[in-house]
Amino acid sequence: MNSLDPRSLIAMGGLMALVMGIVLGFTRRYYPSSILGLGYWAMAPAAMLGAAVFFGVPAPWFPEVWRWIANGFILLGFVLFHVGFRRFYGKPARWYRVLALYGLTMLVLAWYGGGEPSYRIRVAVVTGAIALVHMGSLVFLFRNGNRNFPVRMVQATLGLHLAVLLVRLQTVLSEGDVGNLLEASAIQTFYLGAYVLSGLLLSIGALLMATDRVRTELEHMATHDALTGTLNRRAIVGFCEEEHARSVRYGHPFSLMMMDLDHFKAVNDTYGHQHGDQVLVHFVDCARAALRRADRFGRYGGEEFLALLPNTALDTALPVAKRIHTALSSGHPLDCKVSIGVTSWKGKDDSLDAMLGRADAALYQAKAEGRNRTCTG
Ligand SMILES: Nc1nc2c(ncn2[C@@H]2O[C@H](COP(=O)(O)OP(=O)(O)OP(=O)(O)O)[C@@H](O)[C@H]2O)c(=O)[nH]1
Repeated sequence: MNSLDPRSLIAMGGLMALVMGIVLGFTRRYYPSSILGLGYWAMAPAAMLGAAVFFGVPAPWFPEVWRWIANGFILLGFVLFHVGFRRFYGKPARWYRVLALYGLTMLVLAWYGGGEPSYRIRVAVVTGAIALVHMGSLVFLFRNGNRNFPVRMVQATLGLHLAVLLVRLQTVLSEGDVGNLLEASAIQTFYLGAYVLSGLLLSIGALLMATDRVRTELEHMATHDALTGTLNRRAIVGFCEEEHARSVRYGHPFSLMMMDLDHFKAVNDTYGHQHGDQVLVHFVDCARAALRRADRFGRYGGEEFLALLPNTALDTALPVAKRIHTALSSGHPLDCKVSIGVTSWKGKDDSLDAMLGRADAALYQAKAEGRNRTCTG
């Protein structure tokens, strides 16, 4: 491997950190406040920029005895990434652990940097501390992280950098002379390059994690009802279309269940709209508990809901409707009554529109017959 001029590499790393810090800073500003951790991720490259300044700017501006401060900034950068990962997944930062590790490392660095200079001990301490932080981040992400590309990318970056750090630590501990990072040797270029690249890849990974979270949130908003958390009309009808197409292809039966709360206007008029909202949420909880795992459930209109029961013929759908009526008469203060219209697919010539029409007609038959019952169509 050809060695690069270390100061150019440090300057390049500093520039990348500056750019990524700005990008993550703006991301924090413009992304929804529900995306946690972005502030820490934006500060991480800023700390790395600090490291580049203390490392790369030569004496007399930044004298040799200040180099340990650069080590402190490098560690701080990785600590901030770690805290960002924890906050991103809604976990507390656990500051006491972070500050204990950071404070202790800084004390040792200050002692062997400024007080009794020993480059070897400084390298060993800072390398060991970063390795510990990376291990903490890796374990945390394996336990709490999604399995999507951004998280995998961050894990791979942490894993590879950890391997490099462990090799370096082993070298430092077993060999007397570790060489200076500012030497233009192939191995020092490799260590420096690994650090610069991991800082860049972690910043990009963090940015992708945040973007993926925004996409997921938007997708959820586009397909779910804000009040009850069920699928919205477009989404439930979309699932019905898919199921209908599957049935036409494979001949499996499926059923639809149209539900409408009884005398809901009176509930609103008597107890207020807010109480009405709570009744809707309670209804959804009860209906969900009565439906099966494979069933889909969505809000079709104001107080009208639609359930899709895949692989279910009419005689199997009816007990499910009965369970919903039973769940709503448990004595809970928000219990309500519901009328249900059920229909099943009748074969290849039966369209989804026709099924929805039959479910609706059956629902209105249930209303006409006195409500709080199920009719079939
Ligand atoms: N609280 C609340 N009320 C809603 C919501 N969406 C629709 N509504 C109300 O639901 C009521 C529906 O009234 P109607 O269509 O007359 O039906 P109903 O009173 O349930 O009578 P039947 O269906 O014939 O038993 C209206 O008063 C709507 O304002 C909502 O999100 N929250």
